[in-house]
This record gives sequence, C-alpha cells and structure tokens, in this order.
Amino acid sequence: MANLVIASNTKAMKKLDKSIKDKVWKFIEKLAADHTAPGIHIEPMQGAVDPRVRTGRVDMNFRAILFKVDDKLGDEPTFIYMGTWPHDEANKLAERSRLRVNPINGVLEGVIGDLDVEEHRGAQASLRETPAESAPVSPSEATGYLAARFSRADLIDRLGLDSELSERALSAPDEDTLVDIAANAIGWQGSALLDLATGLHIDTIREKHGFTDDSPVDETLDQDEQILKALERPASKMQFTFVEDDDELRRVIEGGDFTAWRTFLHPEQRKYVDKDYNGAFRLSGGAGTGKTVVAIHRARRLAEANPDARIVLTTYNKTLAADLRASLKTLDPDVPITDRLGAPGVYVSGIDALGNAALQQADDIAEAAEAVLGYRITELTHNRTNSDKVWRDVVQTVDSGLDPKLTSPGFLEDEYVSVVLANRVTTLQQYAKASRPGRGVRLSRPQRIAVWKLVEAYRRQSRMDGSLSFPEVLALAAESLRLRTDDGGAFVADHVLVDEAQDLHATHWALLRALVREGQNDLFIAEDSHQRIYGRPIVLSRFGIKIVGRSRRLTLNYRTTAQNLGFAVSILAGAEYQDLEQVEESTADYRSARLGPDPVLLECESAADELDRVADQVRLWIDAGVAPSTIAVLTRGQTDRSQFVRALGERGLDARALDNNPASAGYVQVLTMHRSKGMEFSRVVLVGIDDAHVPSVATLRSVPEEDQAEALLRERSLLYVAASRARDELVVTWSGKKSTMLG
Ligand SMILES: Nc1ncnc2c1ncn2[C@@H]1O[C@H](COP(=O)(O)OP(=O)(O)OP(=O)(O)O)[C@@H](O)[C@H]1O
Repeated sequence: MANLVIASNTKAMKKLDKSIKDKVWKFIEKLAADHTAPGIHIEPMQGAVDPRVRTGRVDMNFRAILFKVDDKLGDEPTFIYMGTWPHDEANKLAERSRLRVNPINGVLEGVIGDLDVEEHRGAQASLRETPAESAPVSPSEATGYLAARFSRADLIDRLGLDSELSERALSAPDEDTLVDIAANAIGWQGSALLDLATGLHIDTIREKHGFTDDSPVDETLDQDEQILKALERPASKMQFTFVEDDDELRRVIEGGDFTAWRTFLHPEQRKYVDKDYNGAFRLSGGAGTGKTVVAIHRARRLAEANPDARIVLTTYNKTLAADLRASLKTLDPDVPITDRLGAPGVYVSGIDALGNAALQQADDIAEAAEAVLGYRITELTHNRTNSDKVWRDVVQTVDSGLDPKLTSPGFLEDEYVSVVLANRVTTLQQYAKASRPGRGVRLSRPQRIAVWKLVEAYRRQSRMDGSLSFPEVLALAAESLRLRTDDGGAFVADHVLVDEAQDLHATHWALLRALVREGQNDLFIAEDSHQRIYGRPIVLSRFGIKIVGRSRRLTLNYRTTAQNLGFAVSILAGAEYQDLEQVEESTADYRSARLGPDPVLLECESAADELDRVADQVRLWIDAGVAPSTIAVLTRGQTDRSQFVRALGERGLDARALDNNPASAGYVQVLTMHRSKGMEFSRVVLVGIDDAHVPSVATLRSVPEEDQAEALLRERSLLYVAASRARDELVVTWSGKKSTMLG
C-alpha cells in the first residue's frame, strides 16, 4: 500500500461537485491500494518542471495532480495528492507544479502551476535552493506598509518567504492589501505575512511557526528523503497531512473546508495540543482562534497517549458540551468517550452536570454539607435552577435593614457564590472576616450583618424545600472530593480540560481543582476575557490553580473575515479587560486569514421597518443559495427573539427559536446573543442594536452603582461575542437611536 499525503487545497476541492468528490475518493482509495492499477493511469509528465509530478485519472473529464516521492528505506512510495482539476487544466498546471523544501526553514511547499518556475528557478526544479540574494531596498519597498519595519532580507533570508511574494508584500501600500496577499498565499506563508502585518518580531514569527533549527535541511540526505523529513515539520502540517486509513481519508475529502480544523492545525495550535505542561495551562485568544479546536485535539491526544487516562472535557453549559462531544467524534470516531465520570476515556459534560455527577459519586455528603452549608444533609435533593425567586422572597420576608440597592437577586447570588460558598462560610463570624476579592461593592460591618441575615434565610428556605442551587451542588461536590483526597482517596480524573472558562464562577473553579491532582497536564483552560458575559473576573490562585508562566495566546482567527473581525474588535475599543492573571488583555495582534465584504450597518425607520428589512436580507441570502440553518438572527433578549421568529414566519421565511433545543436543519436560526456563545454561522444579523437594548438599560438598572462598570463591560462583551459569530457576512440593524457601542 502506498503512503498517502493530502494537501489542503481546499479552494480547488470546494469548487468540485459532490459527484466528482466521490470519484476523487474512489481514485485515492485505489491509489492507496495499488498505485500501478491500470484504471487510475498514474502518469509522469513530459517536460514537467518537477520530475516527481504525476497526474491520475479521476474520470474522463477530471485528473488529479500528485507528487510521487520514493522512499529509499521503505518499499512503497509516498503520493502527495494536491487536488483535482478538469483534464486540460490539470495537465497544464501539472507541468509547472513542484515540491520544494524551503532552505531557510525546512518546510515542505507544494506549488501548483501558477509560478513561472522556468523564469524564476531555471529549467530543472532544484529542491535545495540558495536563498535569493538580498537586494538593496527598492523604491516600492521604501514606501510600502511593511518597509519601515522589515527588509527584503528579513522576509526572504530569515523567514524563507517566496521572493516574488515578498516583493509584493513589501510593496503593499496598506494593511488591507497585505491581508489580501496573505489570504491568497499558501500554507505557512499566509500566516507569516499576517504576523508581519501585525508587526511581530521576525524571531517571534519564526518561533510561532516552529522554525527553530539553524540548519533545517540535512544535506546528507537525498532529495526524496529531505521531502519526507520536511513533512514532519509543524508548518508543513498546515498544508499536508498523512492519511492513516480509509476512514480518515474519506473524512478529509468529504469534509472540505469546514473540517480543515481536524487536519491542518497551525503550528502554534499543534504545540498546545502536543506539549506536556507541569501544571495548569491557560490558552487564551480572540473569538474564533481555535481554542475549542485545540481543547478537542488535546483531549484526543491525551486519550491516545494513555487509554487508561480519565479525562474530563467540560464547558459552560450542556448545549456547548453536546457540540464538544460531536466534534470529538468527528475528529476521531474511535476516541473512547465514557458516560461515567471517573472511568477511563473522555467524559464530556457541561460543568453544572459535571458537579452533579461528582456529587452522585461522593462517599459521604453529610460532612461536606456541614463544612459548606453549615448543616448536614444525608441524601441528595433536587436542583434549583433559578435562585432569583428565593432571594426575592427572602428579601421581602426578612427585615434585614439592607440598603435596597443591595437587595437585587443578582447582587445577592453573586455575593453568595463568590464569597460565602467560595470561602466555605457558615457563620456570621466567618463572613465578617471573609475576603471579598473582585467584588465591586464594599460592605460595611452592619451591611455584612444584614447580608448574612438574608443568607441564613436563604439557607433555611433551601433546607425546607430540600433543594440545592447549582453553585451549592458544585461547592458540595468540590468539598466532598477534597475530603476524600485529603483522606488519601483517589482523584476522579487525570486530566481536566475546560472551554469557555472566562464565564466560570468561584464554585466551578473549586470543583475543577478538586477533580484532579496538581501535576502534569492536570488542567487545560481555554478562555477569552473579552467574551465574559456572565460573572466577573476571577483570581485563579485563590482556588489553588497556579498558571504563572504557563499561559499562551492564539491570535489568528480562523472563523471570520478580516472585515468582520475588525468590526467585532472595534466594539471592545475603549474598554479595559483583564485576564485570569489580572493582566490587561489586548486585541492589538488579532488577525484573520480570510477576506469578505464589509459588515453592513442598517439604520431602520421604525421597529416594523426593521422586521421588514431583516426579512428582506434573509430572503436575499436564501435566494442566493445559502442554507437557512447557517443564517442566524441574534437578539438581545427573549422577547425580541419570539418577535423575530414570528415576523420572519409572517414574511414567508421558516425560522425557529434556538434555545435549549439543538438547531433544526432547514430553518433560519433566531437566538439570543447569550445563546450564541461558542457557536458560529455563515451569515449573521444582529438586530435591535439601539441604545435601549445594547447595552440593555433594563439589565444595568438592576445592578448596584459600584457594579455598573463591570456590568457595562459584560454588555460590551456580549455584543463582541455576537458580532464574532459570523463566518462570512455580518449585518447590524437598529431603529431609533444607534447603540453607543457601535462607535
Ligand atoms: N487550523 C484550523 N484550520 C481550519 N479551521 C480552523 C482551524 N482552527 C480553527 N478552525 C475553525 O475556526 C473556527 C473557530 O474555531 P473555535 O471554535 O475552536 O475557536 P474558539 O477560539 O474556541 O472560538 P470562540 O472563542 O469564539 O468560541 C471553527 O470553525 C474551526 O473549525
């Protein structure tokens, strides 16, 4: 069987019809089984620039372009499949296609046709080329966008960028032109150009792409061996992947662009998948930079490395957890997924359900309850999903004397979770002394006494109706696990990976810490402070989670276009955000490798006009062939959500509200901005972006004065989350006064 490598030539693949894709799959299957089979006609090209180039017969009208690389040691050659084109075009392209090992960085590069290799490289493709001479700076460079910071030598001799590409990049007059050039460059060269546009240092760019060798090409090897070696480099893996078996092959071919994440990881993404860390590791990064992708790959990598490992993969809620599970299965249907916490394999769950599962397994909850709640419970009670009503009742019935602005359910619940439960406070004496880091409102001693009265009443109520809120369950689960392991008992997990971590509150963190012993690869935390839409900043060291020095950031956005990204980031401008280590989080180096239309801002004459225009826009997309379920209308609240579902229906468009249910195929999705967290759609309309809804006046009204700044930050983040869901096109509508957050 021949070895197979597939190049990510998604543009070529995307253009093919499904019927041709099926034939490509059959062709490659035959090739892998027997490359000499007569039906596939693998043929060298007369006069080809690269002697390794081959074409093969996909059907009467289509041919594949491949490279054949011989392996001195193994019997079978390696075929590198580059794509399929109509017959004549394939022959023409193949003549000028070539493989080369980049002499500066050792990366394998496959070029299809469009380089005038004759002129640039001489008649015979030489694999090992000396870098182009560094010419003096030309007039175009001197005025180009990059010229002030980088020379031709930087681009060509230090990074190894193609010389013609470097010329064009250096003469690009502005960032947009440069991004355009990057978007069309192959593999690592595109991402390196974006790094240059960001202004990163050459050494940093080299490091990010894994160019760490001083002599990246082993001259003692022959050219074929050099190619096979080059395939192993992280940056080569942005363009090429070894296909292990038939199933894998089918997934790569059928998946096309949308599943490129399974295969062609950025060297940095791959690093965070593969590297072992001596303790908790935090991966931050802008929306759409692949944090979830890394978490999924990493879970699989850990499961593969040790089939006995007990791995927990968790996220903010159960709908996102369902997506994680589905993606993990798409990545590798053989990855062991377990439904039992503490069993070998990957246990995937929303974090509240994880708390429940941990508590179900607790040996003795009475002692834990005593420590956390101040009273013993012997059997588990039902979950309370919403504590607001209990706090409201308590405030009404207890004469606490508390300042009315501090009696909102939101404030009391926050205080209860992040101070009382987090510190395992069970008495007034403890509460009076408890530290309250991150709480905006300062409380005097009389105020603390008043709050404590309400807490006691809340707990009395819980005891009476035998219910526990989710944070209480989490705190109890964490405590019971802690008691068990303090007594020498076993931890429940070997590795814990958590996504969307910016939104977790104190008792979530207490649980995560208690699940796994501090040590190698214990906790992997994916988060983005700019996307915190619930809760408030947390100091992780408070929970025994030390990430100092083990924290990295992803900045290359794979989801959205540069235009949409620019718009989303502009929403954050002017506000300051702190990450989990209390360092200011910046967006300065966020970038995207894709281009698209500018976001459309639509001011509407009235609410009714807005409904009409949103429907018109959605209809336009559907008429153009966009699948309805890849279109989303995002609203600030649930009332608007119902209104838009109805309005679209009345205008003949099938739309469904997306809540706890999974998305239904064939329908336009209408959902709240909160619900859109972690999701993505091809086309997005943000509706009702006016000064009453965004920021939500009603939400801000319920927050004490001292917490206003934090609440406003959350509102801004919410709009950022919503705007960063669009892969391709974004439309923003409002009637009345435009939201101030749109700038
Ligand atoms: N290496 C890659 N190649 C191709 N696509 C990728 C790659 N990495 C990520 N993607 C795609 O980019 C999109 C965003 O990825 P992902 O959801 O992991 O980002 P995220 O950082 O978790 O985003 P968010 O913070 O907004 O939830 C997804 O469609 C994913 O498939």
